[in-house]
Amino acid sequence: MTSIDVHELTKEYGTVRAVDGLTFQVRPGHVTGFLGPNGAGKSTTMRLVLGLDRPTSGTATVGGRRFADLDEPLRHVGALLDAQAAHGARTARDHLRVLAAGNRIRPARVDEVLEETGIAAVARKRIKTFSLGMRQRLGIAAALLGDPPVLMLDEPANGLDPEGIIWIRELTRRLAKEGRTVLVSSHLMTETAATADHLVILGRGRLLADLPMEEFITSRTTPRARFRSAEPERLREVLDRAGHVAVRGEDGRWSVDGVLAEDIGRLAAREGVPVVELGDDRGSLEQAYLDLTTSEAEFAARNPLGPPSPQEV
Ligand SMILES: Nc1ncnc2c1ncn2[C@@H]1O[C@H](COP(=O)(O)OP(=O)(O)OP(=O)(O)O)[C@@H](O)[C@H]1O
Repeated sequence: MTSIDVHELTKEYGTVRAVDGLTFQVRPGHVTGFLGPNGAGKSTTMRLVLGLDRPTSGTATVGGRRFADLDEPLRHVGALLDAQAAHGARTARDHLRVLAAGNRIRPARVDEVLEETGIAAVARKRIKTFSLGMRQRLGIAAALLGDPPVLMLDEPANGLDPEGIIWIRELTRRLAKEGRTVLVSSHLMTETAATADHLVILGRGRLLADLPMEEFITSRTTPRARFRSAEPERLREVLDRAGHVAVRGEDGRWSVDGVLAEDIGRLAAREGVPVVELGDDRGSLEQAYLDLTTSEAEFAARNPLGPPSPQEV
């Protein structure tokens, strides 16, 4: 099994510390969402893992080896970093054939990935005529070319139409289910929530969080339960006696903050109040993420020397 290991990684560009003592591991079998505000250091970290930049200190390895030491790297790591990077005068097919030849990948694989990414019909067109979405698909085709156990995708949904967004969501999930290591950066919270099951979150080059998605959401949002009842006033009173405030919504549903549906169900059953509908309103990744970044910004304002460690957030 191949993981990405980042250890005490620091990268300075002049006086800017883009990555600051970062340590985390990306494990196989999961889609790991890589989050953080603009300039947090996500792309720099990915570039360091891919050996496109040299760290100021620390290490970034794939399966325990530095990228530069990998033979035929596309067979180990597939990456989508900058979809604009492909040579515009080449056709999509030629672009992939050159990459395949340099990595001892059988030529027939080129047609497979063109099919898989939905650009087989334009394979013989020059890349400079491609839309942003088509370039993005070509970048993903290049990442898949070597059938690698590790994939790193920087904003893969960028420029994709709604169908394309569903496609990339299903593709990343499938790749993880196959046991691959999948790291996906994104600013789209609903997309990340629908795709990832683990999160690594950066803030100003530092690690703010590294934990399962569910744990992150439940730890940073307040639960809320909703119900409908044939006798809502009776249930409201029961809840009131238990210290919970039920509020009636316009649609006739009632909501109760800070409580789980199972707690309401238990109280209603004990008092014999009929409940027609009962469910939890899950907090969103967006709410949890904003809670984290807001508390981090407040901490930074109070302590201008630097952002908090993960324990302090
Ligand atoms: N080649 C470079 N030269 C100088 N500074 C750089 C370079 N690359 C990145 N930086 C700086 O490093 C910091 C981190 O940038 P990076 O692109 O890694 O962030 P990011 O989290 O990927 O942001 P975004 O979400 O906007 O893509 C920023 O302050 C950026 O200006």
